[in-house]
Amino acid sequence: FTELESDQVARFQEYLRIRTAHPSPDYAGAAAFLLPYAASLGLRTATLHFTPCRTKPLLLLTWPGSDPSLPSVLLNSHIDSVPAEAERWSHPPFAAHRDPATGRVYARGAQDDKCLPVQYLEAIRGLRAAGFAPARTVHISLVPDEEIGGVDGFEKFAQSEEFRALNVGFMLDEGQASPTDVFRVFYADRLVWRLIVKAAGAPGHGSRMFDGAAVDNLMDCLEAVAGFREAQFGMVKAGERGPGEVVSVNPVYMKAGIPSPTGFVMNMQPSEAEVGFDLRLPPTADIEQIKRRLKEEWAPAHKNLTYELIRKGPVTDVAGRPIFTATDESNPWWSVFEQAITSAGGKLSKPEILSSTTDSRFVRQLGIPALGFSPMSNTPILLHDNNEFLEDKVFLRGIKVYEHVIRALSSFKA
Ligand SMILES: CSCC[C@H](NC=O)C(=O)O
Ligand SMILES: [Zn+2]
Ligand SMILES: [Zn+2]
Repeated sequence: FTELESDQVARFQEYLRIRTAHPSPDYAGAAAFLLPYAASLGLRTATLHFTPCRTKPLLLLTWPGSDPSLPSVLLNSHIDSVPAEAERWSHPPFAAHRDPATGRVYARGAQDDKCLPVQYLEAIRGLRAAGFAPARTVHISLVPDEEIGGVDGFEKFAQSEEFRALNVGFMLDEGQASPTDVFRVFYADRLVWRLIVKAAGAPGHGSRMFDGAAVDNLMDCLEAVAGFREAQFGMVKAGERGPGEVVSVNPVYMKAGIPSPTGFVMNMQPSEAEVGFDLRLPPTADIEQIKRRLKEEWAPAHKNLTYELIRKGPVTDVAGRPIFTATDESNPWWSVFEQAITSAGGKLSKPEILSSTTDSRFVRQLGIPALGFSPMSNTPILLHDNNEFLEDKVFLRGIKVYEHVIRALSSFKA
């Protein structure tokens, strides 16, 4: 590695060592790292707050373009991470240990998505050093709370006067690692719903066999859902659909039983039981059809089942259309992006729907095009997993890719 490259990896490690994992992300620590870093590159910096407590800063870094009348380019990244079960990791999740044999940097957030701001900033360093000056203004947003739904983060930001004033024409946000040597790109996120099913039933002695116990009723629900899930998953396994192109419904918690000082009472059948599902739909899926299925097959009232279906985030854009970004001639940003990847010597996969959900949806909802992209090829998908890592060479290549991408997007004249 050159001295610059070693420094770049070191800066990545330094950011990873700041504990921005939930449930108590160190946003102040992240700001204390990122703001002076951006300022040292000559970027303008600002800190926005969308909560009265002011403990969830949203950082805005700006590289002014020569033609401020053109819509700007926004590069987004969330500051927060999901928690890590340290005991189950081979290296401590906040040490950002670099394995000298493989170059892997192990840390929570290495892929999701703390590589991004360092890559954005180092790409800007490279472009400045090459004497490049953008026509369009380039903004970087570093936002809190993506992992918990973005309510006090991008959701409020997207609705703010400050966001409107940025006049964003196009946004790049996080994507996902690619196990092959093509880069993946995402034009939509799935829609998130929470489904809670509650069963009521007759209580009784643990030894008695009878129909209509609460857990028995809940098991009918789980079985019906499992059948649907198998069918959807089957299409993914068969390669007929991508993981973002089906409906997923996964049980994430179950609640039942009568607590006792040592655990649960073992010889009583409870009169209530509950299960929560994470439910995700492709942007064009028909929620009415799911609602019918829920009422008739998954949680029918005659089995003493009741349910709550809670929508998380928007389902249509401001024009009432499904939320996705076009990846054809109708979206000139798409071809600019695609060509930039080619000029960087990279190959792009067929655009996909992301199976999880990102802050991009709040921007697409406004009718502004946004793509999910994290330049991590030949990398196993480890977001939210144990031993999350990113190889130093892959990280450094990403900086070069962003140099091409930022150059192209910020020069693009419609
Ligand atoms: C309710 S929005 C949740 C957003 C979250 N994002 C990353 O994991 C997700 O579960 O996909
Ligand atoms: Zn993420
Ligand atoms: Zn995540």
